[in-house]
Amino acid sequence: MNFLTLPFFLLGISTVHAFQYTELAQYVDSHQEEYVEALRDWVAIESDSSNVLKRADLHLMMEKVAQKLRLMGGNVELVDIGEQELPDGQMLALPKVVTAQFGNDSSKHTVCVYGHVDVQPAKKEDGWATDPYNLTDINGKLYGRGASDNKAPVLAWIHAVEAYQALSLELPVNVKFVIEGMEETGSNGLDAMILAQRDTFFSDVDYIIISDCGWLSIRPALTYGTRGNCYFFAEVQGPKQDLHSGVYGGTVIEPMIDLIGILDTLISPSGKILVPGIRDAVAPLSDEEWRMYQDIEFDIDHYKNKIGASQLMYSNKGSNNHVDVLAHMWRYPTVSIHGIEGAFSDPGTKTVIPAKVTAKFSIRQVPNMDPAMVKKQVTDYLHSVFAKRKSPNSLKVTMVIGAKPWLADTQHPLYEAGKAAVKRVFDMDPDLIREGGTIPIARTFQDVMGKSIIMMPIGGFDDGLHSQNEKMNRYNYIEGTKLFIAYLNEVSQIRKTTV
Ligand SMILES: CC(C)C[C@H](N)C(=O)NCC(=O)O
Repeated sequence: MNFLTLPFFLLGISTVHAFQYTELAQYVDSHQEEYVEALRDWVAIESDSSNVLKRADLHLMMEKVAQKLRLMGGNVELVDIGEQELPDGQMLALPKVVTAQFGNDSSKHTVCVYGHVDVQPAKKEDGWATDPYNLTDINGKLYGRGASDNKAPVLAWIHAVEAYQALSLELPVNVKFVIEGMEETGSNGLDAMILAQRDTFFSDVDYIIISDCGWLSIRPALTYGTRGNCYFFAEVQGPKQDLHSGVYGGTVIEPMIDLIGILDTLISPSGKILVPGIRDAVAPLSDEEWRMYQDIEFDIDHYKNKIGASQLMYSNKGSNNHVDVLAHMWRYPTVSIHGIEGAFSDPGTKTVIPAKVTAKFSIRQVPNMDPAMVKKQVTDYLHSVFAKRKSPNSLKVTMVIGAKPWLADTQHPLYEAGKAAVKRVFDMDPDLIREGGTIPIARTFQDVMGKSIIMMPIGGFDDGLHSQNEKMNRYNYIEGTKLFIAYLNEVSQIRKTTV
């Protein structure tokens, strides 16, 4: 079906080329096996950015991305972003950032698609039903680490551009890519790279598009906010070596007991953050926000079933009970305790007193929290709580990630264009949602570079990011590719003066 969309007329554009959506969508349908194979190829690379032993795989992953974009005729660079310092002082090369450009027509808008191809750790023994690095299609669900976060969405964007090329159709906008390999560990080195290229690669970029998140339900969504994240290490050091708990237990003051004691003062069982000052900075939920949340269809029982939880922290009785749940998912800070390095965690019954233990915990950030302030509040508080224990052990608190929250204006034409693209592909209106997770670079694009951003997820609500059995639905992957094709066309209709 060739037709011009309604928003196109509303926006007052006078000359256009007909948008050959039907041909493009058919092309996508007929190439879906190739797309799945491309995803299989990428998932097979264990590009875990948190594991220094996997750094060679991560370098290989970035090369693969660059190679794919080069084969499509893009102007591709692998940008060296330097090294990272490891906790033991060693230096390790960061994965290069891939930049690419398709089209250079100054009469068109230029969009820049940001994505990442690093993944969280995954082992079959963690409870995966399949090998996490061997993409496995079970009933249209493509299981594999990084399938949804964020390899399939990055590929879908690449395939969207490729489809225009394959049909010899002119891209309606210039498309740039910036693909990194450190997102899962705080986007180390990316801020500096972006700033360094502000007047070169990014100078003509009008809009940033990010597809590194998921829908809330089976309804497609556009995302207008993410939480930030402050990630802490709290290290308690005691005796000079691990000790036998039978021989020494009762005489030494155990680092693990100190650590658990201070961790227990971070948050109450009912979810109240106990660090003084943290909650004071949180912007109150406005009536407008309340109404937006109320309008979203969200089935709490379904949500509970999906994650296998019998009860949630917040679920009031009544017809608006989902508002509280959404607000605490997107709009309020929370503390999560992720693990303790140095603790015995293997199966079995080792009777050890660990000499040094390091807790990893994070606090999700929302407007108007400031990571620098949170760092001080948490560090001062934990030291004061620790001091009251009168322990001879030592405590060191370090903040290793300090990512700010991000919030967009849903009235921006980027969102109108997004709604039109969703309507075309899915024949329904999208949910306007926020995201509880963090995309560290979003604020840099917005505040430092002055770019408008839209987040356009294609992942399913139950994809299991960071978890066992992460998957991407074939449906989302393929229809998502069509969505991106349609979106490029919609963005081309935005008046050139709008930023
Ligand atoms: C759902 C998130 C925004 C996805 C993102 N790739 C991510 O996992 N970020 C790190 C985080 O801890 O939120």
